[in-house]
Amino acid sequence: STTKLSKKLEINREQRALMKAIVDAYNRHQIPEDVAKKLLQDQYSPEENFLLLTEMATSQVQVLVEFTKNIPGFLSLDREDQIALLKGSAVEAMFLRSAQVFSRKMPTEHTDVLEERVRKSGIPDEFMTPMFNFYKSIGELHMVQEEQAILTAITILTPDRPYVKDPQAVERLQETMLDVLRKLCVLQHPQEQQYFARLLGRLTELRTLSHYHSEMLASWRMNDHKFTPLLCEIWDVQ
Ligand SMILES: C[C@]12CC[C@H]3[C@@H](CC=C4C=C(C(=O)O)CC[C@@]43C)[C@@H]1CC[C@@H]2C(=O)c1ccc(O)cc1
Repeated sequence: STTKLSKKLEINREQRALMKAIVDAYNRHQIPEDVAKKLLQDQYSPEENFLLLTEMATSQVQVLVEFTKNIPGFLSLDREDQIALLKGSAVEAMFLRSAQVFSRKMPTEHTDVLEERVRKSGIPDEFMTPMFNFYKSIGELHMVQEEQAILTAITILTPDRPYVKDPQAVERLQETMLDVLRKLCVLQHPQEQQYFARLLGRLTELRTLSHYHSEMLASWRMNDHKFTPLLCEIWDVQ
């Protein structure tokens, strides 16, 4: 009957509460103003750009940890699994974040300067192309904020990360998020039948990007670039 069908589709009360918790956390945790301001001031040499991006990456990891702690259910997971999920998803969450920043409808002065610095920070071209292709493919989706926040939570709650001891517990949390995202996509993009599938397809593209990322780190290291202790810890680099 239609009532059952519409019941199936509508976002119920607890899903709305879950969504609100995640979107609030997503909006609450941003890069500190002083770090973002440096983008406009400092020099433009590749070394300066790398240093600024390193500072932003370090700040982004802290933002990511705070956001993740606010995902309902995350803190009830096994402690070591919490660490394994953060380490396993940090790169993907960062690329998703940068894609959302670069694909904003109203690019701010920051966005243009940030792109400029990314393009001139010693990242080899063979990684630059897939990275900016990903940014473009995310931009074409015109995700709303709720979708961005929930997609980030889904990326973090990926059960098959290395060293996760209880993947079923992670899968249960991820499935709850996927269910909310699916309903949200139908509501926000009624004309596009496969919008939800296209969103999930981006997560696959994200995984290939994270392979490029370890090469990017290696090539920076080769040119004697230094990372911060937090980045070394989250990405297992010396
Ligand atoms: C991921 C990244 C560091 C973090 C940047 C991102 C580009 C845009 C961003 C926007 C942010 C915002 O507006 O909130 C937060 C920081 C991020 C997410 C960079 C692109 C390449 C760089 C990188 O991989 C990198 C890795 C290690 C380093 O030491 C330096 C750079």
